[in-house]
Amino acid sequence: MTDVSDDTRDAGADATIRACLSLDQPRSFFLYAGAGSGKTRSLKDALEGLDTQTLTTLRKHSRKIAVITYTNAAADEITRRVKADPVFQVQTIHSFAWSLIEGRPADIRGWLERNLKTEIAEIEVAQAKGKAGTAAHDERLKKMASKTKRLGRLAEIRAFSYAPEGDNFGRDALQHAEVIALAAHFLTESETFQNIVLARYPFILIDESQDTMKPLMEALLTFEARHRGRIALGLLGDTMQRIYSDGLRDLDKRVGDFEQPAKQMNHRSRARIIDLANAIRREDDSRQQRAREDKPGGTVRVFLAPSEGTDRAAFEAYAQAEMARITGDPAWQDPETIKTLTIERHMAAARLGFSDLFEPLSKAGNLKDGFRNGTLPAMRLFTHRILPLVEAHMSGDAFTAMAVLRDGSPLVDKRIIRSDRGGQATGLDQARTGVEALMTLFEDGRDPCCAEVLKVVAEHRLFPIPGQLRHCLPDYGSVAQDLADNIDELDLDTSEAIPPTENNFTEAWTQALEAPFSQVARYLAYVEDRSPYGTHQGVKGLEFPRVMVIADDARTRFKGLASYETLFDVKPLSAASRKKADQGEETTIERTRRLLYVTCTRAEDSLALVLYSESPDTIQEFLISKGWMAEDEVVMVEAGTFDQEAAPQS
Ligand SMILES: Nc1ncnc2c1ncn2[C@@H]1O[C@H](COP(=O)(O)OP(=O)(O)OP(=O)(O)O)[C@@H](O)[C@H]1O
Repeated sequence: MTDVSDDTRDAGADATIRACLSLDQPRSFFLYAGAGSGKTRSLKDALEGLDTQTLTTLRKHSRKIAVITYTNAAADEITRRVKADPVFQVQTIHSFAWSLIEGRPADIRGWLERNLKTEIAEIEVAQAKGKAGTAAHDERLKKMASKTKRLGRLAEIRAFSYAPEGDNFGRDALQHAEVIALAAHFLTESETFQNIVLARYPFILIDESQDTMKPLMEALLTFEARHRGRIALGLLGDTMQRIYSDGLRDLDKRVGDFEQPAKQMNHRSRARIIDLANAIRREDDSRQQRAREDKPGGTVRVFLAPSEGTDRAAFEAYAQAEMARITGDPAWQDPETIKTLTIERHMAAARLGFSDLFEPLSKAGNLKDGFRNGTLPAMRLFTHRILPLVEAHMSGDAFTAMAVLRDGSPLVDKRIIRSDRGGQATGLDQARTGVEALMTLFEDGRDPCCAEVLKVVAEHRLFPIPGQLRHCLPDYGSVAQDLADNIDELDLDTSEAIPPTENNFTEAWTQALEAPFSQVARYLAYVEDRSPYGTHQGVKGLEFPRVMVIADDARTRFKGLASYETLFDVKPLSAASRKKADQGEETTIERTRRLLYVTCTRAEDSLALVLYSESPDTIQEFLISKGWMAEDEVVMVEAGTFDQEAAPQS
């Protein structure tokens, strides 16, 4: 008998996956295993391990292996692993759905027409029942008008547009949910479409499948069942890590006919963290994991404080100092080497100090997605043009400053110079004067507000001003027009097809522009994931040596997201939730428990849970009686120690 080691204990699962990925006899599988069990690693290994003959056959017939990841970062990582071989089509679910439907404008138009008509009819019914004069009534009127307008314009659209990331504006743009619904519709309803997909992809592999949008997952399961034996649908996932309500709740029960390789190891975390994860999970599906022998020990601590009156910054600094002392790991004192997880981004924004920028923009309807993921064009003027220019100047790096201008300023754009709107010297001189004016704002260590910065950039035409910001510049007038003419001519237009009547955008921007410019750099570090902060939801699939999870219901705005107070018995489930639970629907308790499982299992060596509660005693009692924590793992501080008034001003 061969020796079984931690490295090879789950090797059978990988062998099963390899066998499923056969062109002659493709078989679907569901690798359902806990956190850190190496699901993503199995996926990469399976792709790398495909034999040459399979790959040659695929290339010969222009077939591809679809690999769907949850984030772009994960897609990039897998692409790197497979050396960007085009036989692997690695992308997020939205890009994948779009790649399926993109070339079918007539079908899209037909679907949209039917869908819009249905939606309008539904609103009409609701309108007939509702009372006139209410906000809901007015809202419905607006919706009906906009849908009717869109319906009327459908015939004019030759090609639909869609950006899988960020905001989709403009009359030909499709929304995220529409792209998912369209792909799902064609996959189940159109035989031609199904045959195209079968011809193109012998294998469709989906990582983090527990969070794949329900309609598309349902459609893929139906499609797979109809064509079983002709395609392998490979799902990797963990229902305990489903963090969005979009995912198919009972995915594990829907794949009875699939191969179901199992894994028992957790390769990521030290034993104590796995024990906690097992305890949390025991309340759910009772799947348990085993630690690696070479990863014993590990530290877990809970820090409890009253939600009322506690100075968060002081208490969290204390928790970090305690963690450094307990673990003997000084890195706990360095904010850069800890990953702090908050449930909502505004909490991270407050801790990182860019709330003035964050608050107005993250609320503004269609702006918020682009702002939150860093793709909002108007914000990119600050993050990708002005900030690098200012930073380069401050550090005396003339070369980089020039490169930033060459990259984005029409004043030094060769094409403008060629278009005879001024000689090279003039453009460069103008740019120099503009940059000087810009830099005077920062003299003597001043931190100007973004509005001041924008004004100088616009006056000196340093960079094109995106449409949304033009409305915040009352004097922009002729200068803007002149510049916009140039830009349009050069196909550099940065407007986002937003009608000037979008007052709420202008209002949001006007407020945000009051933020000090220094907040732009903090915002950028956050969206580029260079900051020590992340959200519970954003750290899927990732791992960090030291993790600090912050649970702060009192400061959570979207109450439907999670409730630690309910999970820990401080607050009872509402009557409505109990009723839902009786009908088999999931409760806040389950949702919060899953989030806690995901966050705790990101930690490799040590984990601090910082909990703010109306009743810290109740939480302590819960944690100890359930066996989640030992008594000496719960740190309660004396009342008053971290009172907001008592704490020194930061
Ligand atoms: N067989 C193995 N031997 C050693 N290390 C492994 C093995 N499998 C996975 N790992 C390591 O364990 C960690 C977790 O692996 P991976 O991210 O693939 O797990 P996962 O199941 O996708 O995790 P999660 O569901 O929590 O996101 C990674 O650092 C990976 O390199």
